[in-house]
Amino acid sequence: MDYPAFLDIPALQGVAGRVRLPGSKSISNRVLLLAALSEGSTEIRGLLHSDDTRVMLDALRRLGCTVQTPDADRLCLGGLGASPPPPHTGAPVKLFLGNAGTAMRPLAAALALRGGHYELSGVARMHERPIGDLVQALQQLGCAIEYLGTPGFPPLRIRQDAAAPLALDRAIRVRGDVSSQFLTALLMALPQRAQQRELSIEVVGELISKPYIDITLALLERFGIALRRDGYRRFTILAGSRYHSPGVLQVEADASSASYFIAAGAIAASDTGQKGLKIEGVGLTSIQGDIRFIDAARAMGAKITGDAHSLQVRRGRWPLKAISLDCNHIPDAAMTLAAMALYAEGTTELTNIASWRVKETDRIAAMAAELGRLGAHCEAGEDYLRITPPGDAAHWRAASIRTYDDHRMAMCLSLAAFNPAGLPLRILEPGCVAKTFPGYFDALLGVAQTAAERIPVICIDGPTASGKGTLAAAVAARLGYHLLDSGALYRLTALSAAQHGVGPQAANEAVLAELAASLPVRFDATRVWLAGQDVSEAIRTEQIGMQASQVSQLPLVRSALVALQHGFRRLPGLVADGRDMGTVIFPQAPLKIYLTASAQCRAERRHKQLISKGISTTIADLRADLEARDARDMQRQSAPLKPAEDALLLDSSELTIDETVDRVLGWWQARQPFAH
Ligand SMILES: Nc1ncnc2c1ncn2[C@@H]1O[C@H](COP(=O)(O)OP(=O)(O)OP(=O)(O)O)[C@@H](O)[C@H]1O
Ligand SMILES: Nc1ccn([C@H]2C[C@H](O)[C@@H](COP(=O)(O)O)O2)c(=O)n1
Repeated sequence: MDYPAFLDIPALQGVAGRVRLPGSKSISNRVLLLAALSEGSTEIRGLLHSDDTRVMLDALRRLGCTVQTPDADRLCLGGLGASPPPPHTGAPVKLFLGNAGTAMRPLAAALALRGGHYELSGVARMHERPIGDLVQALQQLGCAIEYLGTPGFPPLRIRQDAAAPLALDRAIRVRGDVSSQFLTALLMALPQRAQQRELSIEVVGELISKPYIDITLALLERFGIALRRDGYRRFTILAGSRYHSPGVLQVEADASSASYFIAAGAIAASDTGQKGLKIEGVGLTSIQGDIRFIDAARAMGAKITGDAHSLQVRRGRWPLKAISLDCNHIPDAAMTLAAMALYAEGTTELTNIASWRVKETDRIAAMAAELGRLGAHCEAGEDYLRITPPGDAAHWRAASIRTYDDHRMAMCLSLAAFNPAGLPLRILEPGCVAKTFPGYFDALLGVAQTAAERIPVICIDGPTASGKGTLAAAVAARLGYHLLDSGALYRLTALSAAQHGVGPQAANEAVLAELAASLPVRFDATRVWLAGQDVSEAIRTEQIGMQASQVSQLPLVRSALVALQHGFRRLPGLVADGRDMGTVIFPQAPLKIYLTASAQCRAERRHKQLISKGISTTIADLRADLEARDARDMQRQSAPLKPAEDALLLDSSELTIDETVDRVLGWWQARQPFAH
């Protein structure tokens, strides 16, 4: 999925319908590693496809695992089992793990105990995220693991002789108060060495994020590892433990990802009565700790019901109620409470969140800064955050939100689009959501509702071959907006008429209008389909262009296509190209461009375009054709081609494509309310 450099979300008003969430990141990466350590193949269903699972899968492939994907929902991973590790004397196996803590920590432990020569690195931020307590625990055992950069942080080198004895007779001590991933890493890796003896881990300090340990324990059990435990202080892996693939394993949808939609359901009114939003793939009995976010959301006012596999959320108390909560048990989802606090009465206090400071970014500082940009007042402490929302609608500000390469910052702050002031919201670098939820914005905007007038439309009208289509597509891509090529609809009508043996002349107006009203058309990212047939090229011929110009003269055909064109106005916005976008179809559009170029210039461009497709023609013929088409389009009675009164004129004869795009984006930016 290609994300633009920023995404402008119009003010949103409601949510309704259903949303299917991607798989849990925590479960996905744990399952991948456990499957890799097992003998035989594991079929994983519902695996998350995101940056963090991609780096884990790439690493496992490099380690020798086989990966097959029979379909989009299933991935079969062939485990390493008892196969020998690479020699510790050979060249290192280099593993790049991006910013995935759920890959870096467990792989470091698993490979140190397996033996071999490896180098583990990540992005710059990964090299600032602590791993010293885990490394120390492994070094206690005698594992040869060292830092390649700053002590206490990745990158790491592991150079371990698989046959060398390790000090496994006493309990391994690991700190639990910095990241629970260190304990998870040891729990998943140690069974490799538990064939002959039982192995114990002792947690030093108060263990944080205990629910993540519960996920680890539940999955170890699914992979046949037997454990004894004393609360969260001591864990003993029983002698004879062996990873045993469960065969098929279904990954639950991500409970942390669910939090954004639970929050949206609690914040946004629904225009379909009291039904609200259905969240599919994760339910009330989830094994993920972040499902407890539900309790906090309920305490703030959300009405949540559900079953084992889904949740139903709607607005309850309004405004929401401010809460004071120790968030140790839901460190990730607690960020969503900070966004909900924008809609609460009073000051919300989130405590015991020191771990936020060592995540993808310093989340306490980042959250305070961005909520402040929206008009909230925040007090950030070493391990707490207090949020007082903007006093009333007048105190909200149209903000351009920084996301700090942190997926959760982008997803949480997107909830500010439901603000009561009706202000649009800009999210910078929205592509960071790819870490755990690549389709997040499509999912949110798919269930969000707002008045059509709030969805911005940029109209680009002009004569044939002026460059409208090229400009409109580029502007839409830069803004992450939908695209309407309205000319394609007239071309499709002409093609459909030709296929039905109906001529384009006025005598056939009623039949042509009927065909236009019921075009079995489907657009995808790059192709156009008519009655299931790919007609992307067929509608581009000069002959169909001429016939399209003829059918477009007919008022009944034009009105038959109006509703179809209005249907393209979807969140987050639309760029529409044609002849009457600004004058007839979207007369209230906030930006209208009338794009021209001299006839000679347009004929030369079209000539170049056709030659590149292997179609031979002359510039003179093309110029005559396009002038005839322009004349017909400009002189027709119904919706003639002309600039809208409030259109900005752009002559592209002397401009490159990039220059026209920059000009339009400049005009668009100038109309936006975002403070920089
Ligand atoms: N500013 C420009 N400089 C040079 N070439 C351009 C420029 N703008 C567009 N072109 C080229 O001109 C050709 C026609 O552009 P395009 O198809 O976008 O025009 P159009 O107005 O959408 O045409 P139509 O109305 O027939 O659909 C394309 O090959 C495109 O790459
Ligand atoms: N909004 C529109 C778009 C197009 N037409 C007509 C005029 C053109 O000759 C024909 C094909 O358009 P093109 O693909 O070349 O942009 O459709 C129109 O009348 N109104």
